[in-house]
Amino acid sequence: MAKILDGKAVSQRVKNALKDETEKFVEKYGIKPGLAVVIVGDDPASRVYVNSKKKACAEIGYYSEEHALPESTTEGELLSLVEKLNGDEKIHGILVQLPLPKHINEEKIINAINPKKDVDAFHPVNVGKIMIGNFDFLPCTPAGVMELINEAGIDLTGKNCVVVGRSNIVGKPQAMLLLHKNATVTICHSKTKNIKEITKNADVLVAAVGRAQMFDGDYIKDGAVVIDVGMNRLENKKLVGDVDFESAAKKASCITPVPGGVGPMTIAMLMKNTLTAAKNAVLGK
Ligand SMILES: Nc1nc2c(c(=O)[nH]1)N[C@@H](CN(C=O)c1ccc(C(=O)N[C@@H](CCC(=O)O)C(=O)O)cc1)CN2
Repeated sequence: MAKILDGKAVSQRVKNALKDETEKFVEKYGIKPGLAVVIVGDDPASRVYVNSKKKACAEIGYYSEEHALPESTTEGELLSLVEKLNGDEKIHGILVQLPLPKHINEEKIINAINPKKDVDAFHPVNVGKIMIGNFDFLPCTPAGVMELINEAGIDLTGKNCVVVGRSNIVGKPQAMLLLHKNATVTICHSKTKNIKEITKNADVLVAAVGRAQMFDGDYIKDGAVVIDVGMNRLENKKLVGDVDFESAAKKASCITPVPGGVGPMTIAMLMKNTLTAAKNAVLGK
């Protein structure tokens, strides 16, 4: 049976370390790292994630603000709020919860966030920095995946890593971070032919397609590391990933569960980025 990569436990360790660092930061500079979380509309999943972010801020000792706006908010109104937060000294990190309602252009909103406060690392300036390998922030989910792999003591050098999914939030940056660790990386997507043939050769598989339990044991190489980024709610309300856990765990050497795998790491990495943003602000970086 595979070793379970416990995101809940690892994220708690990360948050504990951040709490200690934050105490020292507050003592030295007399200010708290500040995060503004913006949510538009009432998507129930987004509400859960925003609540988790606020809870983590309180746990670590950050200042946090929630800006909950109605579904009817216009793009202009949201841009004005982002502009206000860009100029607010108490706020070091700005996070606009995605997805946004259809009538708001996500790209426009992301581009309006000051890159220094872009704790999601979605702004083109930060995306470019990640590409070069000289970055301030990493996007939270891919960074969380890397932390889990690192915690498990897995060396990625020369490993055949397959990322399934090519979103700007997960798939693309994930591939880049694996590449930075000297892995040989393949990205698969909806138009890829014979996905199974490709994943069956993966030493590390990162599944990020948003299709419930798509990857069963037939997709997995013996001894592979299987990372499940999927978050799918079944009709019976059960939360499952993109990986068929029971079946895949019989083949894998290490595997992340859903819930309790990558999800909690996403929040921990956001907290790490927020402290980085605050440190950079006090150092005038
Ligand atoms: N602005 C952003 N929007 C979104 C991001 C993001 O990184 N930035 N990522 C996702 C959602 N997300 C964070 O916002 C997120 C997803 C899942 C979890 C999590 O802890 N999941 C739990 C289960 C929670 C549940 O019961 O529903 C787990 O896996 O154990 C945290 C954050 C999209 N939007």
